[in-house]
Amino acid sequence: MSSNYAAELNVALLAVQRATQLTKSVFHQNAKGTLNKSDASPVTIGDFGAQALIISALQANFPNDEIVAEEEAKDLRENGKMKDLVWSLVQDAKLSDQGAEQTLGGTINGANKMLDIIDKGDSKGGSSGRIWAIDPIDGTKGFLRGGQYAVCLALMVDGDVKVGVLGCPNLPVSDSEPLREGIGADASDEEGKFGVLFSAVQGQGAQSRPLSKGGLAEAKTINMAPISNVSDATFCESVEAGHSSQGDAANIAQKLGITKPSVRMDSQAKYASIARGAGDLYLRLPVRKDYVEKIWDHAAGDLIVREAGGQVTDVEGQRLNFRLGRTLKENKGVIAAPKDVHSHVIQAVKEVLSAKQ
Ligand SMILES: Nc1ncnc2c1ncn2[C@@H]1O[C@H](COP(=O)(O)OS(=O)(=O)O)[C@@H](OP(=O)(O)O)[C@H]1O
Ligand SMILES: [Mg+2]
Ligand SMILES: [Mg+2]
Ligand SMILES: [Mg+2]
Repeated sequence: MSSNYAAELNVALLAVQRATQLTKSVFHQNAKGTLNKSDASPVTIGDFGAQALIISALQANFPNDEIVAEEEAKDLRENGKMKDLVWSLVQDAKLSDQGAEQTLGGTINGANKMLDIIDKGDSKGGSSGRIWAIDPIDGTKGFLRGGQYAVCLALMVDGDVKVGVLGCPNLPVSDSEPLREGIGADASDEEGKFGVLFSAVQGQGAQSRPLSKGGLAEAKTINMAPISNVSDATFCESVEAGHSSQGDAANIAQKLGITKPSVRMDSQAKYASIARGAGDLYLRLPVRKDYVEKIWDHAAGDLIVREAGGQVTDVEGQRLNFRLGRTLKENKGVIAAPKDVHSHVIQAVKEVLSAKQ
């Protein structure tokens, strides 16, 4: 049976759009209800709420699909006050378009049901069947800082990413705005200048549209910027030095003759930015040997960049392998670049990383 994934794309777009309503309301709130997880990374009421909303929409439409999501409800089960905060956010997050809300399956039936829904994202992942990957807020540290963040959703079928959606509330609507770290915690989005919904379906190209509070806005096709000389490239990297080696990135840039300063940006907004031609390369260079990347941090961005004319691999030039469970355990780092220059970039990456050993 062939599928163009139109229904999956529509549900994914609307689910992410609705979840960004919730994350934006937390973003404009002073208290973000932050907890530290066992790995010392932060999670907020926004992460929990967005995950609940997205899973409930997927369950309403595709009840047999599996789900790999970043968060679990344990901390909320132990903290009634936080549970109530998340529940009230989830009840308030509604798209103004009735048809869209209907598509998403209506409201969740109570706060305890919401916790069970959050815990439905515990699939082990793998290489067979339909599996969704959710990062309810990618770049939580950026989200807390007023930087970039992304609500991320991807559908994998038999280990291949078929549909990818990224909601980026703090990216400018215009593709030609200069790349920047964020909009600042107190910035207003009233004029509709910020907020973009990116998507791709395998074999169908990549698109973007402004985020809306109701139904889906009109989409346009996006492409990576044509680049003839890699020395003219702008590259994106993580803000957190603990997530990607900024020293290695500087050495790779030097080897490639790149003189423009890198743009540091949190989250999969990096993949989205290069896919729309705002920036050219995304370098994520391992800092620690023992860190394994998570599939929800890359699945949507990987497809969107490849469908916009790019190539995405690890630092050794291997494609990201989403078939191995919740992590990318056979890959180290990420190098995303326009197809024509990708092998040239990998060459420089290999030279710099092997010189370190
Ligand atoms: N040590 C280490 N190395 C690499 N990656 C790590 C590491 N620790 C955490 N993470 C994951 O990084 C995700 C955020 O990546 P970013 O590119 O947004 O990093 S940064 O915020 O710009 O620094 C972040 O995703 P979120 O938790 O969804 O924010 C983590 O999954
Ligand atoms: Mg996290
Ligand atoms: Mg993440
Ligand atoms: Mg996250």
